[in-house]
Amino acid sequence: MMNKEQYLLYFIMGSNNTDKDPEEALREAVQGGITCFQFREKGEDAREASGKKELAQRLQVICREAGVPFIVNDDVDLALELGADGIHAGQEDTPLRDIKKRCSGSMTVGVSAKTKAEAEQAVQDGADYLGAGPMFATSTKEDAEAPVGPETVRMLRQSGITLPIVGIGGIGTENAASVMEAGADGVSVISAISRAPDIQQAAQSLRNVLR
Ligand SMILES: Nc1nc(C(F)(F)F)ncc1COP(=O)(O)OP(=O)(O)O
Ligand SMILES: [Mg+2]
Repeated sequence: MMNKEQYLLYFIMGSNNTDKDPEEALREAVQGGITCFQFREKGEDAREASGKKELAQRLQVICREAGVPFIVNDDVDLALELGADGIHAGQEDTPLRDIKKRCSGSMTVGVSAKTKAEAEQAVQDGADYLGAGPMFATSTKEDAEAPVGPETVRMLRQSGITLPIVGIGGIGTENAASVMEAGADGVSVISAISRAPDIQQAAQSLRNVLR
């Protein structure tokens, strides 16, 4: 199970989010101080089946060596097969109740939630953290909805949600602090790190604005 501090800089990446070798990109992000990693292999040119599993295994080793939690997006079967530290499910993915039936109590389960109703349902179903977004405009998630802004994090906190919340969507060094000030425990980032010329520096710069 994760502690709140581990949500601080929650890096998400798949092979199509970087022009680098994904293992090298993750090593550099770990060096730069990410505190959690989500393997999100989907969309254009995403690897599938054995290619996806083999890449996941190699990235999981990097996380394990660094003591960084390894979370799998969407794919419950893969998360269970790998013995991942957690799984993340959106509102359109496998319902949390079904995931919880298959996962051991030690597995962290995160849910995307941007309304009070979605958040309260997730809490009721036993979610360990919430991903709220998109905070800002994002070009990474092809089917992203309209940005909801950090005020959504504030609304969830004012609604009495005490679960760890990470903001996601279009976050970089220029707007990460606004997400934290709204009451998030961390920020989730893809391209601000994965597409940076110097990935380690990008992760470090984000850590510096988050402290
Ligand atoms: N993958 C995510 N990770 C987070 C986390 F909190 F972990 F940062 N929050 C939200 C999402 C978005 O999840 P979802 O709505 O299912 O879309 P997709 O599967 O395309 O990512
Ligand atoms: Mg999903």
